[in-house]
Amino acid sequence: MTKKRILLVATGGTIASKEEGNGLSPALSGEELTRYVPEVADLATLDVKQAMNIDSTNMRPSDWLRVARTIMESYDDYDGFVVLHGTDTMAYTAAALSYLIQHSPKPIVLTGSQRPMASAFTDAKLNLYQSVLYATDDDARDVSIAFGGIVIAGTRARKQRTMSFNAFTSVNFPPLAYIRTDRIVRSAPFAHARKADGSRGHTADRPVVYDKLDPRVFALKLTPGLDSRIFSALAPSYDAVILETFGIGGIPEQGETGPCFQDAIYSWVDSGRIAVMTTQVPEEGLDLGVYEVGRAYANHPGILRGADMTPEAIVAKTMWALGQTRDVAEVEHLFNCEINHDRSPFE
Ligand SMILES: NC(=O)C[C@H](N)C(=O)O
Repeated sequence: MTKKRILLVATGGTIASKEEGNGLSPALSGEELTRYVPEVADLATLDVKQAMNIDSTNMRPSDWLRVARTIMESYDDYDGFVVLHGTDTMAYTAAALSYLIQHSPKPIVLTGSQRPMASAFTDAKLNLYQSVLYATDDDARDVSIAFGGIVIAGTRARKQRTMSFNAFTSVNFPPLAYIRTDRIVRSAPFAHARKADGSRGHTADRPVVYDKLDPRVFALKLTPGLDSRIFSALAPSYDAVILETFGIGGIPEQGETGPCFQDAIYSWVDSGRIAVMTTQVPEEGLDLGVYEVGRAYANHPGILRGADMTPEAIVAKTMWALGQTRDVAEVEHLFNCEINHDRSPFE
């Protein structure tokens, strides 16, 4: 049987890093990284492209577009893609790629490591090997993260641990698969996410691709006493605020000073901007209808509900939706579509 063709897109991260006197920083190229794991040659025919070589702390939305373009330029020439990436912002990039390259019949798998490839106790070798393995799997598709033996939908990952090898968890959604050494164990035969028109599945042989993002999105975490005039301070620089509310969706009436939050938030959205409500609680998501301190925001134009999406997915999806249109109703429609398993349909 002929081997599948996989394109490795290297972007840097700890996996590529070396200590050269100033702290770890990316130094190895993607080509060099593959030489540490010659076993991948048994799995696939591999080509490498170096999109950038940076700590993922320095990744910006323009870099997400660059990674997406690198994949799409070669889409027809390969059966799957593995993106080597720093772990710190991998969940953002995986979410962004999920919105930029939708309904991909070919898998786009992100991985990286907690320890550098050249370190004696690295997790990089197995992560690289298992990501290539997953990218060659006939049932793999869309954007995912394969890391520490689990495969997570690209919109559902969160970096949960700063040091341990099981750095990522799948938030509010089961992992797509586990990988035991070289065996893929699917946790369930997933029905694939709905398209914007409500239909299911991957009937097309090409994905639906987007090439624009609006980076003017601010994530604001409520803290007790926060001054609601923060909204007018943000207005000149931002088109959307993602508000991390308390609990299942609590927004205080008043800060220690300043006008009431409802006035501040209503005038934010009534000026054509977007507010997305989410929760600062890590699991189970938002329901604005439950408490009096949330209900006033449940059905106001321009106020979107993040449901059980991750904060990373909400940031990327808001940038993507605002990149496509400035019409508030259309932004709302795009935001509410389920894409790559990003939100549960219970709202
Ligand atoms: N483990 C890592 O890759 C962390 C690194 N600072 C990065 O995100 O690029």
